[in-house]
Amino acid sequence: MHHKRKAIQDLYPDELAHCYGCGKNNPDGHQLKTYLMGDETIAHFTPDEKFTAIPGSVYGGLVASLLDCHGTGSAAAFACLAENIDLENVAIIPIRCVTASLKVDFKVPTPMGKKLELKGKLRSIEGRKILVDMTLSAEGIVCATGEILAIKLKD
Ligand SMILES: CCCCCCCCCCCCCC(=O)SCCNC(=O)CCNC(=O)[C@H](O)C(C)(C)COP(=O)(O)OP(=O)(O)OC[C@H]1O[C@@H](n2cnc3c(N)ncnc32)[C@H](O)[C@@H]1OP(=O)(O)O
Repeated sequence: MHHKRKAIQDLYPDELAHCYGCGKNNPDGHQLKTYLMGDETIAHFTPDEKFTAIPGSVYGGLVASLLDCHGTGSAAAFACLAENIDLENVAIIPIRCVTASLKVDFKVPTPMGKKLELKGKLRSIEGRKILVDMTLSAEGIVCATGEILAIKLKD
């Protein structure tokens, strides 16, 4: 499976790995892990009951949070791909992206306790602006779609 390779977030430098959504150095956070697979990205997360909206479904803030972190991770990965940076051969990812804008469309309630799958596809890179389209699905049903504008940081 894809877990042989490193997650994008595990390539963030230690001092930038405290993000509540995806930092490997935040023991209380979600520690979301995004993997580059060919020309798309993938991540998984199984929410537990504390993230309930109405019983049986996941609250929208968590959905947005997962899309946010999958989006920035995906943007960094796609930017590396575009610059021919081989992520298999770096210890630290050389490109950092932050969210400027995030749009979430909630299509159907996200079921509680199921393994959620996030996917990302690059729409465009224009200078420092990276647009990524995402889906969040449960058991093959798209529960939410997301669109992120991530900005590549200058050093
Ligand atoms: C947090 C820092 C650590 C970094 C760690 C990395 C790894 C961490 C991983 C954790 C991941 C967690 C991730 C998180 O959650 S990060 C937390 C959430 N995000 C933030 O807090 C970011 C706050 N915002 C900023 O810092 C600045 O506004 C940024 C850096 C985003 C841009 O300010 P900057 O001065 O650099 O650039 P610019 O203003 O010239 O804009 C550039 C271009 O973008 C266009 N534009 C901008 N905004 C919008 C908008 N809303 N809609 C449409 N377009 C927009 C703008 O028109 C321009 O286009 P153009 O005129 O060139 O065509």
